Amino acid sequence: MELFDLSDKTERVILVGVQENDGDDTEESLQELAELAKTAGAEVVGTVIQKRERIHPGTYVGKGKIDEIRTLLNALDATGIICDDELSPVQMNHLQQELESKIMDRTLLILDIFASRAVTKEGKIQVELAQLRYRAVRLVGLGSSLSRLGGGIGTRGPGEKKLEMDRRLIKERISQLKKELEHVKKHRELLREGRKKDRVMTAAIVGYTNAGKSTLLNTLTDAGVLSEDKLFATLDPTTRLLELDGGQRIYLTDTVGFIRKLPHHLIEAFKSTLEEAKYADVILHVVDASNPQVEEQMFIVYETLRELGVKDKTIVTLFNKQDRLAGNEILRDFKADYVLKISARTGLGLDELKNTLEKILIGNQIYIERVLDYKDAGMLQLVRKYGQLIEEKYTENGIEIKARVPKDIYGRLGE
Ligand SMILES: Nc1nc2c(ncn2[C@@H]2O[C@H](COP(=O)(O)OP(=O)(O)OP(=O)(O)O)[C@@H](O)[C@H]2O)c(=O)[nH]1
Ligand SMILES: [Mg+2]
Repeated sequence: MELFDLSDKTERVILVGVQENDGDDTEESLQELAELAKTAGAEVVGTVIQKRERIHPGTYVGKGKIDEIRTLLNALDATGIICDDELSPVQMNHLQQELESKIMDRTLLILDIFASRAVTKEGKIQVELAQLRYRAVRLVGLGSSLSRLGGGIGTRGPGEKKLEMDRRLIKERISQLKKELEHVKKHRELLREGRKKDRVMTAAIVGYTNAGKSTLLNTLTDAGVLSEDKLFATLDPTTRLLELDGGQRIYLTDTVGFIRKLPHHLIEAFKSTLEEAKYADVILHVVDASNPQVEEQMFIVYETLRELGVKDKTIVTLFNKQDRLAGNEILRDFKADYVLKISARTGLGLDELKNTLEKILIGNQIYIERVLDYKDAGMLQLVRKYGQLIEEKYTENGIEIKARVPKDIYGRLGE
């Protein structure tokens, strides 16, 4: 079985999906797969959907469909197919034998995009780990054939040089990467603890890929994060401090976007990145309200958050891209504590968002009116540092203050 070296050519791919029951989201999922393929640099020349009760365990699609795909591959001069679900090693092997063309799946495609996006050390380690784990499983069924895979989609990124490695080497590399990842994870934990010590709350900006998360962070804080009309523009979390007009402060963390059928290996490898939401106090859920699939996307975001163990957070849902909406679409989110309409691009609704954040922050603090002894000036420092001093008056009884303080600071102020 020969695999193609496509590094110099544009890949021309046929997308293949299985519709297991009427009215499911196969078509939308394939549209998204087309977006992913384009993002990875391939040209989509055809789409094939098979209706069958369930995915064929041995060949993904049935025998007749395979013949149809073979004919299409020739007729359209296509270089390979991309299946919309993660293929088992057996399915991949059989399809390769039957079609003698390049066989890819949704997971490989997403891994490939992640590989081309990874910039930081942490991002690169995580992608390589996910790629190697994906490959390690497949090497079992494929013998050496996969390791002869040429360029093109599915071979990019940190994993590229490693293709010649046998399973033992892959295993060694995986454990080495895991160790390195432990280090970065510790570093991330330290940063998080530092923020916690400052008693500044954190909001994680989460949402479906391309919803406008980075644009929001940029508009609010001039963060200068790359925002693009591409899937998975952001891989690495960026945190910026947002100072509100009333003097309150909150950290905002932009994170990697979610997508349907997010590969299991990626979730595993990106756990520490994805988990930023778990340690945040507030979730800012950015939704692309102009996307026809908006409700499905919101559902997937909540499913992913649940898988990551993110719960009991204050949720602010932001129906973004209002500037692109023609009518007055009614959008609801029963999971959210606050729902706002915004445009991260034009700034519409962002004042209201800031007010909402202020309200949440104030709700987490305790209002105090005290007279501090002059010898207790240290407490005043504490209030200044971690809370918000609204008023201070120097009288003969002491320093009269009005302030808002975080709960744990309140405990340290005594009676
Ligand atoms: N019209 C309009 N476009 C927007 C708005 N917000 C973001 N966009 C566009 O949507 C695209 C995606 O924006 P990003 O900020 O990169 O989205 P993201 O959620 O960070 O995406 P990933 O990092 O890829 O998950 C970009 O082309 C933005 O310019 C908005 O309010 N209105
Ligand atoms: Mg982004």
